[in-house]
Amino acid sequence: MSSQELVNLDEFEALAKTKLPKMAFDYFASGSEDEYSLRENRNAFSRIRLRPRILVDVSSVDASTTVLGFRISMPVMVAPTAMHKLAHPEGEVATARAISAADTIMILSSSSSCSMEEVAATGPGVRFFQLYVYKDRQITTQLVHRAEDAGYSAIVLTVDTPRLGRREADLKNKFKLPPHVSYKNVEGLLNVNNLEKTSDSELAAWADNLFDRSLNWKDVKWLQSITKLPVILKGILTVEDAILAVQAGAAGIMVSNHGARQLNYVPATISVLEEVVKAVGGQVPVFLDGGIRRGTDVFKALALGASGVFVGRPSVFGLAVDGEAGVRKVLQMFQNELEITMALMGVCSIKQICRNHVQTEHEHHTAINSKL
Ligand SMILES: Cc1cc2nc3c(=O)[nH]c(=O)nc-3n(C[C@H](O)[C@H](O)[C@H](O)COP(=O)(O)O)c2cc1C
Ligand SMILES: CCCCC(=O)C(=O)O
Repeated sequence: MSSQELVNLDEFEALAKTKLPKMAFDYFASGSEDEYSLRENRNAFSRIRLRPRILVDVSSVDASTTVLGFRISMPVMVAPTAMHKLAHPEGEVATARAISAADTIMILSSSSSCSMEEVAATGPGVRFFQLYVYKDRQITTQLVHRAEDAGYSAIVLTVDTPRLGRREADLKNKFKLPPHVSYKNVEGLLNVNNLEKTSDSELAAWADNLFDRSLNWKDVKWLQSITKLPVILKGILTVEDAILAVQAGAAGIMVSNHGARQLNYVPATISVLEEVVKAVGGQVPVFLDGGIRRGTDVFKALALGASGVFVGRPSVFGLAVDGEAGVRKVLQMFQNELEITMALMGVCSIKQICRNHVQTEHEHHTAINSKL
């Protein structure tokens, strides 16, 4: 099958599976342990129903929106995912081109296989830099300053990864990077000669040895003290932490469970979104990632209060299937599905999407019980 024949994002995943070595596909696709949260990220979307309004003039539908002051074509942006050269030889450079052509925002992983400067050199585009804090704070500081110099517009601090979750597929495959793929942003900077073999997955051993497990709320202040860029916190799942994030001066919050690759048995992100949004009370934008595969998923997240969503695996699978063109097609698919959903829901602009457009499972049961 060629990528031209694909009609939905699940088919991209299926085709990517046929194209990639097992070790690479499993790394991209899998979640942690027995993957309860991975299934929930999708299943929870299917339990939310839509409440369309009819006889609205939808001859012109505009999905564009603004995120941190940047005008983008749609509220679908690309989450940071590591090691794109495992998917395609051009790696993040191809991904970046496709994302700027689609006029949306890319978050580059600090564990990318093309350097942040190579990605920036692909041309104009709004890009944020995702940060893992290394024990070596000097290197971490350098990364942040390099991101500023290269024109990145925000720092996205990942807060759910003091250690890597147990990804059993990677353990079984004895995950190892092939010789042509490396941690480009820190190549030659970190001392990686005597890494302790803490895991059968080299990726987990990398994180175990080098990531700073002592990372805590004080470090958010530290990060803000070394950069003028807005700092977004990625990986928040509770009201308690959302409130602390606002108090810490976060410029935005990403409700995320890391694509269900970290702690298993955390809830689906879409199921905690609304309580986080309520607690934050509009002080900063709240974004969501995890399991977004359809225009209807995007719509549901916006109706429950997200200012925008991010997709992780879909763009990687697009890249695996057809390089830059594959990522473009994935993003076009989101745009197209979202615009059709908006038209069928009776809304012409993102601002018109509201809470009454969705019914959660809880509301469905309450409605049934009230009739009994
Ligand atoms: C292959 C892969 C690599 C990832 N690498 C990173 C990373 O380097 N930094 C990070 O903060 N999150 C990383 N994530 C998590 C994503 O940013 C995002 O939270 C998740 O993929 C969203 O779920 P989705 O894949 O269902 O869209 C990664 C996810 C995947 C699937
Ligand atoms: C050490 C790189 C970690 C990448 C990552 O966050 C992931 O695979 O989920």
